[in-house]
Amino acid sequence: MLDAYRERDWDVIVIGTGVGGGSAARRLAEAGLSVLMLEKGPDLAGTDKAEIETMQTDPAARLDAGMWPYPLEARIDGRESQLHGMLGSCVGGTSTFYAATLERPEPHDLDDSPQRPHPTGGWPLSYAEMTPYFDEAEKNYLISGETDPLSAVPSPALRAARPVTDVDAALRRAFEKAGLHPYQTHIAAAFPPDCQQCFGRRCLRPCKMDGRSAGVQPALRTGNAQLLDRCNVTRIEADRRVTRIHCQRAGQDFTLSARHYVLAGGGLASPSLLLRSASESWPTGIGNRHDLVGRNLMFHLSEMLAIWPGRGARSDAPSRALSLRDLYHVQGQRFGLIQSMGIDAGYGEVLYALNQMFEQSSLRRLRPLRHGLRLLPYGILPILGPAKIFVGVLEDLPYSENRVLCDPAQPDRLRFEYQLHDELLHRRAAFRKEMKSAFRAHRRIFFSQMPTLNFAHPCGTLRFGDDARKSVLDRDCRVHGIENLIVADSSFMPTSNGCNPSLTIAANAYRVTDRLIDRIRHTA
Ligand SMILES: Cc1cc2nc3c(=O)[nH]c(=O)nc-3n(C[C@H](O)[C@H](O)[C@H](O)COP(=O)(O)OP(=O)(O)OC[C@H]3O[C@@H](n4cnc5c(N)ncnc54)[C@H](O)[C@@H]3O)c2cc1C
Repeated sequence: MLDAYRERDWDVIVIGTGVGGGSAARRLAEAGLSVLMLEKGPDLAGTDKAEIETMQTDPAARLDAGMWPYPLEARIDGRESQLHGMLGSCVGGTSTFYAATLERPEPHDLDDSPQRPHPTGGWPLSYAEMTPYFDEAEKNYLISGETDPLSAVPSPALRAARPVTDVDAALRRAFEKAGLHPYQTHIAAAFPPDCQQCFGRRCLRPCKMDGRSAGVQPALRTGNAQLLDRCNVTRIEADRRVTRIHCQRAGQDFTLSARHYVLAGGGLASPSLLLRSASESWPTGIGNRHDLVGRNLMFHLSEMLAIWPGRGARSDAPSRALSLRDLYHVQGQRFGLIQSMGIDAGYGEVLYALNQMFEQSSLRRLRPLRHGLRLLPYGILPILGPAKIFVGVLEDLPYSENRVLCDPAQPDRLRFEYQLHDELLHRRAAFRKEMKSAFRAHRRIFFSQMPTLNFAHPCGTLRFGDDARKSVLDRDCRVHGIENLIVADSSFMPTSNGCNPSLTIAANAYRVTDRLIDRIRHTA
């Protein structure tokens, strides 16, 4: 069976089928190119697995369920940890389980200006150059919602916003009364009548738009693409060109080749694969002449705040309808957007938040008081009802020492080192202060006192740029020094932006595959 894949003369092989890989494959196949999509994990179509089982420890069972086979291994602020957080490994990648909130960044996320200086001097291309691709991603991912009232940037492809629940309508009115500017969150879903709101788990209906439904499936429908799941790419062989890739499937080792390659294994796995592909031509890993592969790893910081809707507006059902950008950029500080998470805070969540507050307070030595805390939610919840949980998405910035490492003896174990810099901690404190003040009209409680990194948003580890000494990829996301290898996942981002990453990943995948299609047509 593998012979059919080996013998065919592919135009492009795409490694990984998440938002990046799926979007790239779709674009290439729709342009008439022959595309082979390789995915380490299974195609979950036909199975009914919907929930994330992050505590599963058996590697084979994890992969069967669509998760990376091993927990992430990390050294964070010098402390070793194993993280069971979610990294998808299946057709659709992590987006299979994502919450489908696809928001546009702000112009200052990419552009440098005297009013809003960019921490890296700006991305190698402008917001205006990205705009047509944001529009197209909004269209292909069937995104509905409202334009942010604070934004001057139109979103022409946005579908009409959905009706909101009574409690969201009440919250919105209250936010507006407090001078804030809520708008309806941008969600990627078809919303059929039987929509189950599978935001944060796998969707079993033709509804949520992700790397599979908005990428792989349309690619396959062209008749120009094929998919090989459970196929792990173990090594890329390259000098000035990639000559072939080494794969493993069902215990069999084999090689595949194509004229061009798109790497889209995700912000942790893509740099890991390049590092593990060291050779005589690339002694420290592909693209790593300047020791940049895997560096500048970023996540976001999540600031979770439970907000009680207020008198007479009891939470009816969890929903993720509202976002706000009032604190995206405040007095020269880069923060990020705030959005509802689609989770209500009941007894357990409120108790957790109270315990966190207690541990940070001067009362923490009075242990008997801690037991009393257990009773507090019983007093609060019957009066106030459940709270709505909102999250502030705080931008992370690149630091060279935050990086993905690769142990060639255990290449499947994704490992990174991360240091929480003072700059980030100060910005976090300022963001929390602003959040507290913005929602002062409501009863509210922060969920966590300690900084919470969002390990589901890794990016920046193969940054793009014009200077080959300071970036791994050129502006078209081609690996500097290699003619036929581009990267189309979250690794390319030089900064993490103040919003969820997937719209940017999809838009950039379209952009870089357009450049690739141009090159292929030019040389044909
Ligand atoms: C619970 C949850 C909620 C989220 N909610 C949102 C949200 O609302 N909005 C948002 O924008 N983002 C959200 N995210 C984050 C978002 O899912 C990711 O940022 C995005 O999907 C990353 O896409 P990617 O293409 O870069 O990589 P991935 O989705 O990680 O895809 C990489 C794929 O490549 C495969 N692969 C890797 N290495 C190899 C190899 N060597 N050989 C073959 N295949 C390989 C992997 O198995 C995987 O399937 C969420 C994430 C989680 C976990």
